[in-house]
Parts: sequence; structure tokens; C-alpha cells
Amino acid sequence: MRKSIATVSLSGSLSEKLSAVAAAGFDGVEIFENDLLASPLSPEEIQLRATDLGLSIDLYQPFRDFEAVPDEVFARNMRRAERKFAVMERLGADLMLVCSSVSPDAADDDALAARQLRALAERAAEHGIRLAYEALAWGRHVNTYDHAWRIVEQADHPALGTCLDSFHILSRGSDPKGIEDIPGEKIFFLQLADAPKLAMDVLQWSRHYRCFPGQGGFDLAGMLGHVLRAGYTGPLSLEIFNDVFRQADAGRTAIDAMRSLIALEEAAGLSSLPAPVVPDGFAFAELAAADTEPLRSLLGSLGFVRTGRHTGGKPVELWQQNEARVLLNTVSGARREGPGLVALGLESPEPAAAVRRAESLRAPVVPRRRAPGDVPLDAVAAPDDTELFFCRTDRDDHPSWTADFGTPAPQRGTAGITRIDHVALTQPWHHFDEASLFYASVLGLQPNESLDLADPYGLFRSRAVANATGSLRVALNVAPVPGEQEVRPQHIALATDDLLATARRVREAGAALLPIPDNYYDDLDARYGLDPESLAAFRELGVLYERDTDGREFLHCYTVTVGRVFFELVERRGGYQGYGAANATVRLAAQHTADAGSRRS
Ligand SMILES: O=C(O)c1ccc(O)c(O)c1
Ligand SMILES: [Mg+2]
Repeated sequence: MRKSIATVSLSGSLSEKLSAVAAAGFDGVEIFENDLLASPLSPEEIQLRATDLGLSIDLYQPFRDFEAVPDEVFARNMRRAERKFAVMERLGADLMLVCSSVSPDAADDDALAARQLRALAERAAEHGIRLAYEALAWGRHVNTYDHAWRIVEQADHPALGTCLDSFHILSRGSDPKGIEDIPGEKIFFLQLADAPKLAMDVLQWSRHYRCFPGQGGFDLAGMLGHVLRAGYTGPLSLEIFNDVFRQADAGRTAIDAMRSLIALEEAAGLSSLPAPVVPDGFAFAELAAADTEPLRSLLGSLGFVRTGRHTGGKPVELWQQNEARVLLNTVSGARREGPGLVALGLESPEPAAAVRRAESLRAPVVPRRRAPGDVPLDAVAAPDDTELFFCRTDRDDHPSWTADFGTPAPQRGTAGITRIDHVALTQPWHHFDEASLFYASVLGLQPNESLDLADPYGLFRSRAVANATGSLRVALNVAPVPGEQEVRPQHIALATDDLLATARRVREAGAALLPIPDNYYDDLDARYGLDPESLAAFRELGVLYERDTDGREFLHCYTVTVGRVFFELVERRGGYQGYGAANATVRLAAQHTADAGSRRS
């Protein structure tokens, strides 16, 4: 279907917005009145600019507080409308959004509202303009879509239809099934917005927290299904009031927006994309640093062994322990932030198909910079620039990326680490929603609820995405205090079947584990009544513990941070599915304490 977006969804001037929208491949825009008022361009120039960019102006909006008013107010409102019709003619826009009144002047009188809207539609028609009447969720008397439709039906004018907005419908918990009772040709416009489920005033919720479909908690595909069954054939248009998008780069937000509509069309059965190729594990995690020696020593004490070096002469080493693999890349030039996680190898059942899926969702494919003999690797860049390689490890049906690292040296003396359990990537604060949609749509991973956790210096948001079996998990975090000194810590969580034994072995081998305050263990005892022996061992090793309501257990501990990276050791007992969120506040505080200590010494 045609795809549009409201200019209010993006940052910048109207010209900048139009360019970003066109570059992302949209067909049209809804022009928000304030964007026009603030633009140095005349309406004719805006029309010309849009036409040059291949964009239609699908809607001019909004016209407010029009209906169900006393006669003298009605006369004033009609005059006001005439002026707007004139602007729309100059713009070349033929659909005006009229939102339900929030004015104290408005009466609770459907017959009056219908009569006045009919009169407005009559005038609009003389200008070749149509009206789409939309129920705002906080409208004074009209605040549900079915009420707005009853008034439109009563007004019964060919130039008057309704505009459906998913936010207003779903935020109030209205049943969207009734949309199917509206004749499709009377649905003049469809605005789509998702939002996280929040218990708050609906106006504030709408004006600040809307997000693109797939980034919040509403069932947009289900709602779209009802609209399509009603017979709607107009554009799918995004209308997103969001504090973050208002500040973020418009070009990038527009691509995120387009990705959300492509994924929504797929979810609603309107299109078929190359199917998601869900990764089933981590092939590797790649760390890069100017000086890799501290990482080498840390990996060594964690029981990893260097099993190979890049045969094409790149300064990359393969370190391995059972199925856990880490690449160490010595990069030239100073990385101000110190060692960091730069790439992930995702074990992919079909790497080439995974790239086709990614391309269809506008994910940036990473140009290959490879030596002639190397095994071909397909990669895309995630929103935080982490490179995601789709690869196969030691299977018969596909060349193994490990071939680039020669014949593997034998592994000796492991610490019981079996594989990478998950990685945690700290996202730039303005790419958090983009990231969760990216991982869900491009890789077919399932997002968890988003959690807000307390950090000693702010709030820490976290949302995990995982495949169905939990063999591939990525925790997306946003750290507090964005700004110049922002360091984005990342970590690799390594699985073991016996955390206490592993923690002891790595500590004996010289790994510094993150100390956890005694108070935590007193509380742990109070919460769970652990046996004294386990509690003493946890206390001694800095092990954190969580038990879920089904009695499944999670044991984890942390190394100190090297540059921007640290490792977590985790043991899941009885199929525990989480990430130890209950312990995050204590862990974050302990890391701040340890960082402050290392700065002092
Ligand atoms: O918040 C508002 O005022 C507003 C205006 C126009 C819309 O289409 C809408 O959904 C909300
Ligand atoms: Mg709307």
C-alpha cells in the first residue's frame, strides 16, 4: 500500500523532513500545520518541493475545535476554515483532518455536530477538498472511533469521512473489531502509531510516547487487519509524536519508520518478504582494541585458549573455550574508549537468505573488505554500528568462517565455560526503539518487555531480544547520562553448568571478579533463606542470585571492566529465562565503585 508519514514525526525544518521522507522511500506526507507556519517556503514552493521529491501531500492537519458549537462560534469557525481551504489549494492538498473538539464551547450534541460538519463538508467540496473527522482519545464529547463514525454517518456528505488513528483507538482499549462495520470508502485516512503500555494521562502519553509500529505494546497488525477488512485502500500513514524522534537525525528516523511499515505490511499479510532466518546461536563475539594484551590476559584467566590466527594476515586472533569463541582484533589508531565489542557472528541456518531479509528491511549491508582466500562473510550493521555477521561454524553444508583461522590448536584446561549465553549492547539513547525493532524484524527475534532499572547515577532501560529456544539472546540497554563523556559499556555473558566451580577456577587463574557488598548477601538471605554453605560461597566469590516464581534459579558474577567491556559468568538452573534484573541495581553500583577505585589507584 502507499506509505506516508506525518511531518510531526521527524526533527528539522519542513524541507529537511521532506528530503528525509523521500530518501527513505515514502510516497506521501501529512503536513502538520506548525511545520508549514514555521517554514520560509510558500505553500506553492512546498508543493513544488514535494512534487520534485516524488511525494504527494496526503493530508493537511489538524483543524481543531470546530463542531457542536453555538451559532456565533460556528460562524467564526467557518471563516477560519475558509482560510485553511485556501492554504490547502495552494499546497495541492485535498484532504483536511478535523479532530474532535476539546473545547469547553462544544456541546454534547451529535445532531448539532453532524449538521455543522455537513455544512463544512459542503464548503470543502466547493474547493475540491474532503474532510476526515478523527476522534481524539481526549476529545471533550467525541473520543471513540465509533462515536466519530456515527456522527459522520449522520452528517451523510460525500466529502466527509472518518480518520482512524490506532493510538486513539488502542490506548482507550476500544475493540477495533467494530471498524469492520464502517464502509471502507468512508474511512478517508488511517494513521498508525504504536506506544509502550503506560498507565498515564492519555494526552501526555500520545504527545510524548508514541513510537513506530512494532516498537511498543499495541497489536497494530491486528488493528490493520480490521481496517483492511472494512475495505480501506488509502495510505498507511505514521503519525508519531515522540520526544526522542523530535531530536534524532531525520534521515535515520525516516528509515526506521519505513522499516516499521515494511514489517507491519508483512505481519498483516499484505506482502511477503524473504522469511526471517532466525540465528540459533553465537558463532563469535569480536573485540577490538589498540592494545589487546589486557584482553588476552583476561581471556586466558577465564580459561580461553588462542586456537588460531587469521591466515590472511589480519591482526585477528581466535580465542576459544568449547563453543564460546572470541575474536581479538588489534586495530591501529587510538580508540579513545578502549577495547570494545565491534562485531557478532550469528550462527545462521542460511546466511545468504539472512542478508536478503536484512536488505528487504533497509538494514545497511556492510561492504566486504576481504582478502581473496577468505571464506565469504555476509554482514549488516545494527543501529549501534555493531557488525552482525551471518555465518556457519563447522557444518558440512556451508564453508566455515573458522577456516580463515587455520587448523584449530587443541583446547586445554578450560574453566567450564560452554558457550556465549548472551551479549549486552548499550545503545545510544536515541536508537533504543530503533534497535528493538531492528532485531525483531531483521533477525526474527522476540522482544521482551522493556524494564527500567535504577543506576546510582540515573535510570537504565533494558530490553532483551531472543530466539524461541533462548540459544541466542541480546540484551539492549540504554545507559543514563548521555553526553560527551558517554562510554557505552558492553558485555559478553558466558555460560557454565557450574558457576561456583568456574568462578573459583577463574579467580585462581588471576581474573579479578567484581566485589559485591555484604549488604546484598544479608538481603539475599532474608529473601530466599538460602543454605549457609551456598550463601557463604556466593559472598566469597561475588556471585549474584535470583530465583523466579517457578523456582528456577540464576547464578551470575562479573569480571572487572577492561576498556568498555566486561564478562559475566552465568548459570541457568531449571530453564531460567531472565537476565537477573533484580540484581542489576546492585551490580551497576558495584561497577561504579570499582571504576572509581581504579581511577584513584
Ligand atoms: O495531539 C494532537 O493534538 C493530535 C492532533 C492530530 C492528530 O491526528 C492526533 O492524533 C493528535
Ligand atoms: Mg491522529
